[in-house]
Amino acid sequence: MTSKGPEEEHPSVTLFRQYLRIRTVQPKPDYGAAVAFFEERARQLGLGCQKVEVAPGYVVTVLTWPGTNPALSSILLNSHTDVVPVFKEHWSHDPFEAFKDSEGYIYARGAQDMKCVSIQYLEAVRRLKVEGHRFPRTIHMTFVPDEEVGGHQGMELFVQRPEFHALRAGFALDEGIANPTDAFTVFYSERSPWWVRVTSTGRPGHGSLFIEDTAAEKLHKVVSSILAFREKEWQRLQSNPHLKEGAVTSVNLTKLEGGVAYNVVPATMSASFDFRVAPDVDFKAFEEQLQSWCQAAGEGVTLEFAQKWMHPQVTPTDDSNPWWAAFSRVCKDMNLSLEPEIMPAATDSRFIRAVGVPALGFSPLNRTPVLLHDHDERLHEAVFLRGVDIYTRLLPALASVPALPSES
Ligand SMILES: CSCC[C@H](NC=O)C(=O)O
Ligand SMILES: [Zn+2]
Ligand SMILES: [Zn+2]
Repeated sequence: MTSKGPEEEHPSVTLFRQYLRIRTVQPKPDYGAAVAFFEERARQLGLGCQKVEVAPGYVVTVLTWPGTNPALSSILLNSHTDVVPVFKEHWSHDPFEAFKDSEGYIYARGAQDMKCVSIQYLEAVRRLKVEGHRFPRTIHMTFVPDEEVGGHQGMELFVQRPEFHALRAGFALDEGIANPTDAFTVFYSERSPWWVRVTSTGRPGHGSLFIEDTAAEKLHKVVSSILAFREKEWQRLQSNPHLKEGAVTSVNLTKLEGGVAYNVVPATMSASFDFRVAPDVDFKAFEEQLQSWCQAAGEGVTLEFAQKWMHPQVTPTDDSNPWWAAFSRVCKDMNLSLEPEIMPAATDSRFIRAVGVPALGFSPLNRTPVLLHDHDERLHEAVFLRGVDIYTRLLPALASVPALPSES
């Protein structure tokens, strides 16, 4: 792939690079600059613009292109504006400069996750509008804060607001993940994050003695049980080529806390785990399993949840779902091969699906190494532009899906 010189750069690539330079980086994102950026886009494109402050300082910006039939539900194009932190010393270029190398790769935090998608939506809408199209269904683009830290001050609140219900979303697109092959990954469900802290209490004492019933021994038992479960799920994934990562339950031990001195046996120790529970798991039975591992370790071992998503939803990927039919038809017509999967991580799609709006997680990025949250996150401008072409085909199809039985 080759790139054009700076004088020939496609204006949407220039806009993408401008957006990448806005420092919406956690933990202190400049959300004000992002909101101003999208307000300006609305002005330039002649779109409606609404700002909904879901929590103090947390604004959802909604850009709207009205459809011709207001009786129909709308298409929601969602993207989050925040990005994850960087380890600057590991980057080849400043992650907030949006440097483009001689081959056309744009280096920046957010290049894949997911500032590309925001601008691809906007550019597709711009092109369709300029060409004079109108579609029956309204298209809303939502630009939301806080996704990277769980969406609790973003989409989780927004879906509960009257302004969200007023959008009357019938179907949503949100982020996916790049695919290194020629195919495109599309997510129809997500694993549920369960963040669990196990706290073990036991007898303290002098570090030189064989103290009985220590917090550490009991915590060790729980850790062993959970890591044995991890191994079992890993083997299940490894041994079945049809299973993708999102179809099994994963867990990682992510924190160990406790202790004050080498020679003091602590009375309390804790271990934190990041579970991602597959959508077909019996959640009640799984929670009982966690509890029983704690009980089996001895007295005084308890668990608490820092995150516990309980509403996994699956968006059907067959022709019973008219949105899927429209989406997959366009991909077929464009000769794009799709790999439908369950998202291993958690995105704002879970909040959208949980309020009954079917959603697909799709970032139109193929032939691209998966670099989200990684050093040297980058995207080739040609892949970015191809993604714009894809949305330019998808949006007319989605916004023209005929009235559903529930809409007539
Ligand atoms: C469970 S809230 C955290 C959400 C986060 N999303 C993107 O990386 C994730 O860790 O999946
Ligand atoms: Zn993301
Ligand atoms: Zn992310």
